[in-house]
Amino acid sequence: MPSARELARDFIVDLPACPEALRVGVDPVPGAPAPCAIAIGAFDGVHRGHLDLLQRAKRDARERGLAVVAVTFDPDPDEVVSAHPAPKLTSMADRVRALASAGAGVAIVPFTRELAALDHIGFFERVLAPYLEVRVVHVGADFRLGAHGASTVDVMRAWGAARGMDVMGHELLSDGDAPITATRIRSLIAAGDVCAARRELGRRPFVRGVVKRGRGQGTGMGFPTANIEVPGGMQMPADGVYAGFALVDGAVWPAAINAGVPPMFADSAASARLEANLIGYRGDLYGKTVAIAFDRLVRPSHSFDSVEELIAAVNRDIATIKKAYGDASVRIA
Ligand SMILES: Cc1cc2nc3c(=O)[nH]c(=O)nc-3n(C[C@H](O)[C@H](O)[C@H](O)COP(=O)(O)O)c2cc1C
Ligand SMILES: Nc1ncnc2c1ncn2[C@@H]1O[C@H](COP(=O)(O)OP(=O)(O)OP(=O)(O)O)[C@@H](O)[C@H]1O
Repeated sequence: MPSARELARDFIVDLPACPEALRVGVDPVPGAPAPCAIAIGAFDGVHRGHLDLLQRAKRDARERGLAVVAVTFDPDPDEVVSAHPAPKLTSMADRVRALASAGAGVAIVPFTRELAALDHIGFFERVLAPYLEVRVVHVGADFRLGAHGASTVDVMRAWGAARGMDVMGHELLSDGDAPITATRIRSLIAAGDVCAARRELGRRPFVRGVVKRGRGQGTGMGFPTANIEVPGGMQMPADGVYAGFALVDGAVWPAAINAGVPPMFADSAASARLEANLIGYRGDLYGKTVAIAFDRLVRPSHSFDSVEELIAAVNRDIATIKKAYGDASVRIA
């Protein structure tokens, strides 16, 4: 099994004690806003590129004696402005925890159509200024703010220069030839390449959901499976059988996972879209929240000529994963 530290990073529970996120426009306006360096973005996934940006902002803030704050939006702007929002890598709560565990303060700006219509001047002067005295802005070089993305790094820099606010547009961190972006990580996960997604995220991709009753046949087949109902709008991996890890009640178990409706039972409405056998776990999981981190794709999920062949294949999957990771849990919380 991976170490407790690595698994805690995978499931974003490696939090040092951190202050509450500031809710811009919701929390009371402070008497004297703190002078700070900020990084701005949706930060879905809080991937290695985002962490690189935050490190740069932190280094700069330290040199200038400023606080560092990640300014993000709730809901994700894509949910408000896009007709077809992309599935997300992280819930808002996980996003905020990952930003905080990277050592940044977090300010959450409610994202509305009105906010989307503002330009950078309205955003900085009307929205942020009552809460934050922004001395430096760190963003990726391609970052654009405001209506029609008109506020580019150059536009913001020219405006900021007259007000003593620096704007730094950083080259995007790349993996190979392409920049690391949430969009690219989503497509790697959607294609089943959870290993490449892990490399770019800096941790294994995971989803979280509540265990619901399925068709109830797994136990009779010799391998009980937890049917996990993941909230809509989250990025799921390509259909297939995966080796991975399951977090439940603060402990992580090795897991044999089927993602997608089982081809053998595709016509049953009760078939789960995500199910996992937690290797070594004994007990009732119904109603519990379980998070599943994907480690690697083992094989495509397919139809067999008989249920006996399906059972034999699943038992082989479980045996392979048990050989690699054992059948004991690691406590992380
Ligand atoms: C590791 C693993 C591999 C699986 N592989 C397949 C597969 O290749 N084809 C398939 O139709 N179902 C596959 N399944 C799903 C099983 O058919 C399913 O778990 C079983 O029918 C019990 O479903 P139930 O819990 O909804 O009753 C797999 C499940 C697991 C845990
Ligand atoms: N690879 C990267 N290296 C450094 N900074 C990055 C990188 N990717 C994004 N950023 C910056 O991080 C902030 C948050 O970015 P954003 O939320 O747009 O992420 P993204 O990964 O580009 O997402 P998407 O693919 O959904 O557009 C922005 O300032 C953005 O420019």
